[in-house]
Amino acid sequence: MNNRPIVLVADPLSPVALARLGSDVEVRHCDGTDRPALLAAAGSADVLLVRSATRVDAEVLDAAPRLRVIGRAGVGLDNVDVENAALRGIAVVNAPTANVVSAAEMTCALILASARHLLPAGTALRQGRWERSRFTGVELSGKTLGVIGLGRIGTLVAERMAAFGMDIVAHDPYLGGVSPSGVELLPLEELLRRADVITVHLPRTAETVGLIGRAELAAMKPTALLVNVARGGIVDEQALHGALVSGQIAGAALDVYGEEPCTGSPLFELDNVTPTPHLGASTSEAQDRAGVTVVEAALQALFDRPADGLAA
Ligand SMILES: NC(=O)C1=CN([C@@H]2O[C@H](COP(=O)(O)OP(=O)(O)OC[C@H]3O[C@@H](n4cnc5c(N)ncnc54)[C@H](O)[C@@H]3O)[C@@H](O)[C@H]2O)C=CC1
Ligand SMILES: O=C(O)CCC(=O)C(=O)O
Repeated sequence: MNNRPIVLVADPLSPVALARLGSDVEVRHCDGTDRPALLAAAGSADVLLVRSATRVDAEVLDAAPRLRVIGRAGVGLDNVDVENAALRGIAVVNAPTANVVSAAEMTCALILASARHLLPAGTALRQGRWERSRFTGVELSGKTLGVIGLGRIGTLVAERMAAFGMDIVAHDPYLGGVSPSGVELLPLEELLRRADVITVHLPRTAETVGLIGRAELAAMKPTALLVNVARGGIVDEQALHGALVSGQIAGAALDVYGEEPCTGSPLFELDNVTPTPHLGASTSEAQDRAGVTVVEAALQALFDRPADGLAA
């Protein structure tokens, strides 16, 4: 069919999601992290589909005069200039629940890995060193988990870590003082003082960037572990490096970074850091759900009807 709307896929999407695009659209691919390629391809796009790697800012919107829909296959919209898109009448759709279980499971995995030094112990073993006493860990049972941002992912993490016997406290000023049963809401300063493990589950906004900086790290216990599976920049990486080197806190696990991709960081050189390359949503289940959700929402916005093969 000629003159089909063009869907530009700028980050890798699941094959299931791509198949769901159907034959009423023309699908084109580009590497959204290759800026010139993205700007060139955006010129003919009616729909732009991305994950977290592609930055959809004013420059991209300027280069995309036909654009009607931006689909973000995931939760965070911090890589999309949503306000600017709205001013231009471009619909922005995302998949706010598609990957939250995966992100929560990843967080729990990082908490457990940090508490038991799994990464440095495994690395030492691969290098031929059987170092049992060096990697003595801590039990989580009876310890306190501090959740900063008790939304979808924070709540799933709290439920899962409660099953390990952790006491759960949280800080979230937008809950109006109402929290799930078993979770004590605290001011941030008190959470930082009381928690043994602190996990951050916030969107990246002007308010949350730098929320965990030098002063907040100094308020934590010297035995504290800090986990960030939310967004880079919420935890100040330079201040974190200082706190880890000086022993102000015991360890950290990071899935996200101020600048991504992040292939080199002084943090990666520390044994008490467990780094992963933004893998929170990287499961086949989450990717299928997120991809299909945005494809369906994008086609709905484009044609004002469900995607091919879906019940009307
Ligand atoms: N690493 C990864 O692959 C993934 C990362 N994410 C990130 O996780 C973030 C959280 O996701 P969800 O839990 O689904 O979002 P959500 O919107 O359900 O929860 C966020 C919570 O943070 C709270 N909040 C906002 N500002 C706050 C502040 N200044 N202090 C304390 N609490 C505050 C809100 O009231 C809300 O309850 C996303 O915005 C995204 O950036 C999400 C999925 C995967
Ligand atoms: O894997 C991805 O697409 C990024 C997931 C994520 O960070 C999000 O959904 O906010």
